[in-house]
Amino acid sequence: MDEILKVDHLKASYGNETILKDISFGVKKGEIRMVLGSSGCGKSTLLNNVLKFIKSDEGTITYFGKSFGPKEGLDSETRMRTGVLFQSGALLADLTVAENAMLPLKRSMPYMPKSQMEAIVADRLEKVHLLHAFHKFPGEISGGMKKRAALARAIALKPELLFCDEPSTGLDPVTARSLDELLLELRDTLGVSMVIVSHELESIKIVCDRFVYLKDGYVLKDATLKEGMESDDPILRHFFNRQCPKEYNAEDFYHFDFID
Ligand SMILES: Nc1ncnc2c1ncn2[C@@H]1O[C@H](COP(=O)(O)OP(=O)(O)OP(=O)(O)O)[C@@H](O)[C@H]1O
Repeated sequence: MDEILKVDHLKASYGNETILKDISFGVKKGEIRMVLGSSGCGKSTLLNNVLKFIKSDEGTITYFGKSFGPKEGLDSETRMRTGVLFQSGALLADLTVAENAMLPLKRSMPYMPKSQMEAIVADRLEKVHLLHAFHKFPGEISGGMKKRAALARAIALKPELLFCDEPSTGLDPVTARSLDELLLELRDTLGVSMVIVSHELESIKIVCDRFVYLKDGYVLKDATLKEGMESDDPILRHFFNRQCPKEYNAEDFYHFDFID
C-alpha cells in the first residue's frame, strides 16, 4: 500500500515547553491510523501540527507525495484533499445542517451553482444517514446527529484523508458505536483513509488498523491493533487490557503516567 501521509521527525512546542520531541509515522491508503496515548501527551497537538494549523519547530509532513517544511502551511490543493472532524463538531449555530455541510464547497468552489452544491450536500448527508435533518439547525438535533452533521461537512469535498479528533467523545455508548460503524462504512464506500485521535478503548477496538502510541514526546509504539493488544510492554498492556502486569507491583505501576 502507498503511504499518503508521512510525518518525519516532527518537533513541536508551546513557548518553551516542547510537547512533541521526535515523532515519525506514516498513513497508508485506505487505512485507519489511530493516535493514542494518555491525557495531555500531545495527541491534539500532533493533529494541529500535521494539519499545519500551528507552526512546528522541526520536521517534514508529506501529503500525497508533496512535502511541507515546519513553517510552511498546506497549499489549497492539499487542503481540498483533506477533511477534518473537530472534537467539538464546530457547527455554526445560525446555519442549518445543510448550510454547515456546504461551507467547504462555498470556500473551495465559490462559483458552483447553489443547486449543484445542494445536491452534493444531500449526497453527503445521505452517506451519514442524516438527510432528514437537511433544514434543521444544530440546536434542534442530538449530540450524535451533530457529530454526523460535522462529518458530512468534513467529507463535503470527498477527501482522500480524514482527520478526526476524539469523534465519539461525549456520546453515549450506542451512539458512539454507530459513529464508529459509520466511519468504517465511509472508509469502505469512499475509500477515505483516516487519522483518528481517541482514548475510547471500545472505539479503538472497532476501527483501528494501526496506531501510534505517544509517550513523553516520542512514539512509544507504532504497530497494528493486534500487535498492540498482544504487546508485553506494560504501558500498552495497561492501555489495551486495563490490567496490571504480574511482574510490576502497584508501586512500580503508578510510576507510569498513563491514567486517562
Ligand atoms: N494552546 C496551548 N498552549 C499551551 N499549552 C498547550 C496548548 N494546547 C495544549 N497545551 C499543552 O500541551 C500538552 C498536550 O496537550 P494536548 O491537548 O495536545 O494533549 P492530548 O493528548 O490531546 O490530551 P487529551 O487526551 O486530554 O485531549 C498539555 O500539557 C497541554 O496543557
